[in-house]
Amino acid sequence: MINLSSVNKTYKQGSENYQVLFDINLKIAQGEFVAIMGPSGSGKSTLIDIIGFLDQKFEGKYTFDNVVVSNLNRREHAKLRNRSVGFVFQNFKLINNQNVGENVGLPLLYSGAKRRDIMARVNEVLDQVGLEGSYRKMPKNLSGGQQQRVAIARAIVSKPSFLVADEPTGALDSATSKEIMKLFKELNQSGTTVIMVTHDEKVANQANRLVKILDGRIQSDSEVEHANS
Ligand SMILES: Nc1ncnc2c1ncn2[C@@H]1O[C@H](COP(=O)(O)OP(=O)(O)OP(=O)(O)O)[C@@H](O)[C@H]1O
Repeated sequence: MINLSSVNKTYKQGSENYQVLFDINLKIAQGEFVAIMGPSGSGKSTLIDIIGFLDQKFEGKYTFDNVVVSNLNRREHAKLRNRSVGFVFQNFKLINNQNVGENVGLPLLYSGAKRRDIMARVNEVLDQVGLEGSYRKMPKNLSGGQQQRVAIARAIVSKPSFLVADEPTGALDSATSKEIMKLFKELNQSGTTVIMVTHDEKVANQANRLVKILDGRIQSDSEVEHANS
């Protein structure tokens, strides 16, 4: 599904060039659960911005399904993003003056779906993330873990091809992190591809594959062994 080949990324700062990613070769198949780990500044966000079609300015080749992403114009690139990726962030990024249902339904509203269809689909995904009956609640009245569930519901509402989650448990206590990771695992087991950036080894070890980044390079890429318990 995702195939990055010899990808390099350089930021221009004034007259200086500053290379952040070096020769990235990475294939991710549909259904995988991949954790991307590395120290601060190693290039994780830069990499997932490219993978998630947020950043098109890179060298090398990115093929998604059979589309050469690097050849798309800006509009086609944005269209591919809206159709294919769901994003989950550390700080949830909910709209505080809209209720839970409106937040979750927003991507469907943007894509022109009918109000009645939106409501039905929103209730379906709220059930899926364990927030049944929460349509009319306001985000500020929910716990951090519940707000992240709302954000996950919003990320999956359009049935994207894959989820990109940037430190999704970074703002949560350890018990709540566990619950959120359980939800990601369930989503993955029901077929959603998950690509997750994390600093936390415990979180990374829940994935099925661990890609370690150091100084803009892939340092290791291996399957995660899960102890039988
Ligand atoms: N827009 C930008 N312009 C210039 N340099 C940038 C820009 N964005 C990121 N960088 C630099 O690129 C490097 C990699 O940043 P990136 O955010 O990808 O790292 P990260 O591994 O995600 O870090 P963190 O874990 O702290 O989020 C850093 O040195 C950062 O300062």
